[in-house]
Amino acid sequence: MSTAGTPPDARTRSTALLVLEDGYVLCGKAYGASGRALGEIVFNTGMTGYQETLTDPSYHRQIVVMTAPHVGNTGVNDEDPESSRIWVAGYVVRDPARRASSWRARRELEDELRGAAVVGVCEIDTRALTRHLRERGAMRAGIFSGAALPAGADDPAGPSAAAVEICLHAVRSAPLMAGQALAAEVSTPRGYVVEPSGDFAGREPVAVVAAVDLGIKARTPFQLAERGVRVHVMPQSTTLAELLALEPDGVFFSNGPGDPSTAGHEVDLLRGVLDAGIPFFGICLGNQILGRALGYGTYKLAYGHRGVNQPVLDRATGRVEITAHNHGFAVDAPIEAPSVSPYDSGRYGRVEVSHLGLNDGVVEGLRALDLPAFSVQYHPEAAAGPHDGEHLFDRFVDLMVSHRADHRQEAP
Ligand SMILES: NC(=O)CC[C@H](N)C(=O)O
Repeated sequence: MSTAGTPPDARTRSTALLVLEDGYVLCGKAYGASGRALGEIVFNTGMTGYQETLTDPSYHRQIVVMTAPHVGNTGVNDEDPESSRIWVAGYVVRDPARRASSWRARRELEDELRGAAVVGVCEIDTRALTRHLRERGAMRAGIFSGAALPAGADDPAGPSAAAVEICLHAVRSAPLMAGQALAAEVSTPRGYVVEPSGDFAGREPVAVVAAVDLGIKARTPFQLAERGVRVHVMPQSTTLAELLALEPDGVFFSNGPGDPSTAGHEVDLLRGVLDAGIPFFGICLGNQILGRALGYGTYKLAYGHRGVNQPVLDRATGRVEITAHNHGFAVDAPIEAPSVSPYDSGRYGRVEVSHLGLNDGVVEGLRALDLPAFSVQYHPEAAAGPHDGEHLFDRFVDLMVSHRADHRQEAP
C-alpha cells in the first residue's frame, strides 16, 4: 500500500503521559489523536486482531493496552471491523508500525485513530505496564497529550509532581467500571434483519432468532446467517412483547460493555424468555445475564481475560478449546456439581457450569438442564480468534430445530 507524507517516528512525536489511579506513571509519545482519554485500563494479549479489538463495543470506556509489541503493521481494512466505529476510550501500544503493509490495507491505523478522535500513547514499556496491571488489577487511568498535557509534564528530567497531581485528580474523578450500565450506549437504535447467507442465501430460514444487541459484534449474526438463520437484531431497550411478536425459534443475548450487575432490564427480559420456554443462547455479557436470570451473582475479576489464546475446558466432552476472550466480570456459580438455580426457589431447575477457564478456573459457560438455555463467557464467533468454538452456533441451531419438532409433536 502506498502512503502519502512522512509517517511520524519517535523523534518527532510529542510527549504523552499515562497515569494510573494508583500513582503509576509512564512517559511516552503521543499516538493517534492528541488530548485526554479516561477509562478503565486493561490489557489484551492477542498477537493479531487489533481491528477487531478496537471496534468491539465491549471495550467502550476502556483504555486498551496491547501486549503485542508492534501494532498497525497490517493497517486498516474494510473487512475486519466488528462494528461501525472504534469503541476503545484510549489506546496504548509499544511500537506503532511506521507504514502499513498488507494487500488488504486501505488506510493507516494511526490515521484511523485520529479520525475517530481516539487518544493513544506509544513508546510505552507495555511489558512493565502489563505486569503492573496483573499484580494490581485493572483500574482507572488517563492518557494526556497535546493541549491536555499539564505544564511541567514534559520536563527533560521527567514529569513534575504538580503535573502528575493534576492528571491523577482527573483519573480519580472518572467513574469506576464496577456499577456502570453501558449496553444502551452501544446498542443499535433500531432493529434490523440479517438474512440467511452463503449456501442458504435466498432460501426459507432454517430458524428465526431474535438477537438482543447489547454491543453485538458483526461476526455473530453472520455466524447464524451462514447456518440458514434469519436474525432480527433488536435494540437493548426491546420489550418482551416485541421479542415474542417476532415468533422467534430462539433468543440470543450478545456481548457488551459494563458491569452485568447493572443489567436489571436484560435480566427481567431474559426471565420472560425462559418462562415462555424459548431456546436461548448467550455470549459473554449474555452469559452473565443468563447467570443472573437463574439467580447467581457476578463479580469483578482482578484484571480479566482479554486475548485470543485462552484455553477453555468443555466439561461434557473433555475437549479443550483455544478461544478469544474479552471479559472483566464473571459468573459466581457452584463448579463442583450441577446446582438448583437459586432464583425463585429453583424455578428454572438445575444448572451446570459447562465450561471452565483453564488458566484460572473461572466459569466460562452455563447450561440449564431443565430448560433449553445455554451460554458461554468466551467468543465462539471467533473475531478475532481461533475457530474452535464455532460449533456452538450449530448447537444453538440444533436446539431450536429439535425444540420446534418436540413442540409440534406435543401439539394436540
Ligand atoms: N465482552 C463482553 O461481553 C464483556 C462483558 C462484561 N462487560 C465484562 O467485562 O465482563
